[in-house]
Amino acid sequence: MSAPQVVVHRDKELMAQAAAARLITKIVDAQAARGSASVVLTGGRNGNGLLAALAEAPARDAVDWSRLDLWWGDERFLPDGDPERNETQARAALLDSVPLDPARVHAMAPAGGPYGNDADAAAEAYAAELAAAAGPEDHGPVPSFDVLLLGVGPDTHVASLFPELPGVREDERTVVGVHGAPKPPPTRVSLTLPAIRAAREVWLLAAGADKAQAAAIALSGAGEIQAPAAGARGRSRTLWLLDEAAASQLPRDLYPPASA
Ligand SMILES: O=C1O[C@H](COP(=O)(O)O)[C@@H](O)[C@H](O)[C@H]1O
Repeated sequence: MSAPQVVVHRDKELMAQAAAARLITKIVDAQAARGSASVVLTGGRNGNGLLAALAEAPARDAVDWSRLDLWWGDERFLPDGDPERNETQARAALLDSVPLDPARVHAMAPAGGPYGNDADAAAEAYAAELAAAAGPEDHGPVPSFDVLLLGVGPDTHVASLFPELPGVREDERTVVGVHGAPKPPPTRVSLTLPAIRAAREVWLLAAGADKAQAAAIALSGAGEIQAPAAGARGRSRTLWLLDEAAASQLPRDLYPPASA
């Protein structure tokens, strides 16, 4: 697992634009090297900000959208089309405006869908879909995602893995149903830390002063049960993309002060 690297941008708009530029390059490079690319999306303000910036970037046309697999790191277990679903928000921010192959857009099941209101069954089905997509080269039950995006909550949650709840302790299953989440809605579906750590690169996004304490805690040696963001690492790279407000409580030795 890789050690975290920190990049700080002036503000959340610049952070979203720079992250979108990075993501375009990463997808184009992966498609050139392996024929296709895979990205795991996050919900939340910063994840959707990145997608909206990507939708506006002229270089988005460099991506072959038909050769991109999209997965989700977590989903709010709500009915299909609910405005609070991460899928709904991602579609509005970007997915509806690019020529994706619908078969490669791997949304998590909604509440009231094929698994009714059973979030655990929806999680099991998503784990099976991931396992079916994994090849022998992945050496495990999930694909080696090129980039896995994560927003960081003010309480250090990532995906729907909240401090001290059972999901963050899971060390076997790749996807779990989450019950009693402290942030609404209480019922969710989430990748687990072992699934997150299968990614080649994990990028954690945090902007705003309300994320400053979370970033400082997660980057200062906290345990992953108390601070799930601390346990989110990529195999080759773990990249924290912050704005100055979110970086304001970090020890200065964690990033070069002049980074733009
Ligand atoms: O509910 C969620 O929140 C987190 C963080 O969201 P933010 O708005 O505080 O950035 C997000 O990463 C997660 O995907 C989502 O379900």
